[in-house]
Amino acid sequence: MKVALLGAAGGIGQALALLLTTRLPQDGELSLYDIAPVTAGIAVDLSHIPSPVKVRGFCGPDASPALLGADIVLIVAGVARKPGMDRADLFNVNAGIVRQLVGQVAVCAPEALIGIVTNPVNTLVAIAAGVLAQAGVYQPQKLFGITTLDVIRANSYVAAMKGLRPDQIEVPVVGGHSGVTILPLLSQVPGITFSDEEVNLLTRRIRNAGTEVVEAKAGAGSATLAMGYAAARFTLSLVRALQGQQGIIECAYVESESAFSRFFAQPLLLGPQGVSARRPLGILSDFEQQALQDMRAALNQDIALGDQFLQQ
Ligand SMILES: NC(=O)C1=CN([C@@H]2O[C@H](COP(=O)(O)OP(=O)(O)OC[C@H]3O[C@@H](n4cnc5c(N)ncnc54)[C@H](O)[C@@H]3O)[C@@H](O)[C@H]2O)C=CC1
Ligand SMILES: O=C([O-])CC(=O)C(=O)O
Repeated sequence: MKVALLGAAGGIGQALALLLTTRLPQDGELSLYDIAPVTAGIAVDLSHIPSPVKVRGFCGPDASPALLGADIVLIVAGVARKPGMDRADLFNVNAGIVRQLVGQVAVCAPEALIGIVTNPVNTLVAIAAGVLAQAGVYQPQKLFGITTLDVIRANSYVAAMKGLRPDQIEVPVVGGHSGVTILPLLSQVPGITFSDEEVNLLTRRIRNAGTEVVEAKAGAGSATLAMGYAAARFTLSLVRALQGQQGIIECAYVESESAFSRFFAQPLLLGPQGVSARRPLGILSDFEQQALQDMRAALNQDIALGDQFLQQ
């Protein structure tokens, strides 16, 4: 099982590489790639951990050697926010990076499952889909925008509010990964009820969580450690699904089957080919139904921006 991590020398990349080195299966291979020359050193550093996972580092302008034979490709390369910026402000730099990297994935690992972490996720997944389609290798069930950070934040906040264990709570978070497009489905958390005020408070906090970290880090970047944890959780779910384990469900931002928007984050049943089924959203509260309608224009605008970029 080979995982290629692109952008491996960054804040998320290093945290994620550490977790995958210790948690991938016995036959695991972790291939680290970044334009930063330190990447080879990061691989040497990780190779001293007593883990059966083989870690190799690659740098320079060409990601191909890192990608060959990859079953899963994770893209965390790109710039992060500073206070006062929106995720959309990262588009100008990160769209080009993702286009270039996904172009290489299309050639070197066209069958791989691809997870995009780089922001703005809502737009960059649309760009990745377009690049893969232009190369004739787009398989919608294999391309994911990773939104697991929203889910683990929701789990942590709900647990703190209700005095419960966070590892026993699972909040589905649907829509996209920015502002009003982030919608936690609090009405669907088994065994827990929320007042209207609690729903408002939690929804606002989950939507604003990224900014909370950006402001707390005061110019030194955005979430890296919790994101590393979230991406590791999602990657290990993909690994288990590739190995044939049944019943694995994760929320992620994928090509949708509805006319609501072309891409949408929702609970997915994972299988050896990636998405094996999109789970229905189920019964929504009035608040959630309204929030869903309220996000539609923003989500479609984000997706359209990706399409426009590819036409330039
Ligand atoms: N989806 C999500 O929930 C989240 C997404 N993010 C996003 O993840 C991205 C990375 O964040 P950090 O790791 O904090 O940033 P960082 O600046 O610490 O690391 C980015 C890495 O990307 C590398 N890089 C840049 N261009 C590259 C290229 N063409 N090929 C290979 N590597 C390249 C850089 O050398 C650097 O090592 C940002 O866009 C950030 O907004 C961050 C947190 C949560
Ligand atoms: O807010 C950011 O820029 C990074 C991110 O996506 C998050 O922490 O959710």
